Amino acid sequence: MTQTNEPTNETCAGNCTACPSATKCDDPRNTAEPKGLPPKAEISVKHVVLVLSGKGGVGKSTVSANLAYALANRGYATGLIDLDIHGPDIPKMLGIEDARLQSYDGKVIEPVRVTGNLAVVSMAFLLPERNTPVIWRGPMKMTVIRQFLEDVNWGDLDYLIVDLPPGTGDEALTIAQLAPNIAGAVIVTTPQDVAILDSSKAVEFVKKLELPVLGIVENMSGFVCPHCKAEIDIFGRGGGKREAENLGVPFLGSIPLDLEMRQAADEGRPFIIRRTGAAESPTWKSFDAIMQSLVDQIGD
Ligand SMILES: Nc1ncnc2c1ncn2[C@@H]1O[C@H](COP(=O)(O)OP(=O)(O)OP(=O)(O)O)[C@@H](O)[C@H]1O
Repeated sequence: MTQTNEPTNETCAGNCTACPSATKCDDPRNTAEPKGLPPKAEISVKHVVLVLSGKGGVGKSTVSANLAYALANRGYATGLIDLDIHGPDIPKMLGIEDARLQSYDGKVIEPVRVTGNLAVVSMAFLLPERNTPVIWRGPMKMTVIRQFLEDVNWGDLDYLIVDLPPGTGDEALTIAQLAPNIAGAVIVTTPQDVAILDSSKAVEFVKKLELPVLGIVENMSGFVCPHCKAEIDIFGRGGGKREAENLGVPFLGSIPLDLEMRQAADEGRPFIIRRTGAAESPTWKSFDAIMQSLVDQIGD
């Protein structure tokens, strides 16, 4: 079959620069440039950290909330965006689930302030009821993500932590396109094989977007029975570290499965808050070490 340079569509006038379909058209005469990426959002932030996972329920929101709290406690001006639009859990974990976003002039949105240094936005603050489902397609998500970045009165942030829904969908792609100064992504996994497999997809996704992988966190890694003190590897142990080595990305540390951690989240208090005896808790120590290694890696 001979290749022709004629337009493939009979109605085509051959004027590619004026044609709305030019970026999708594979007519050989098409000279239009592919559509550019959307412009970066205007927000004053030094370091954006994305927290993602391949699989649900592995502790992303727990890591995001505690990471943000720990950074704020260290004196950094910190923002936390809960981008789990369909299942926003951050407000519950931080004890601010009854808060609502406010605007005094109808343009600028005031985030919810947890401490002087920590401001939060979440889809949950916009829902009429806690159990109202959000039924949105990609473009609507893109609009709200841009608003969460640009229209919120964040001030000048040192760190912005973004808690993403599980997987590599619209939210992750959009924030990667819109957010400036992305320091990289933290991948949270649990040690069992299915979670590790999914987390390796998340690592590849981040690499494809040409963003740094700050490291893998292995959560729910081993369990110490509070009664007999025996160590039980409910979900296994060490899978996250091995995967980090295989993929050539940093391993940030492991966090045990800990009853106190689940209780803290259910009661709306960040686990990382220093409390009496906290420094003796192996879970607290591992969490604190992970936070410190991230700060060391990213810097001020
Ligand atoms: N190390 C841990 N020990 C005990 N409980 C934990 C630990 N990490 C997380 N949890 C609990 O597990 C549940 C799921 O955690 P979390 O909501 O952070 O996961 P997620 O990955 O954000 O979930 P989703 O996929 O729904 O967004 C929560 O109830 C949380 O308190």
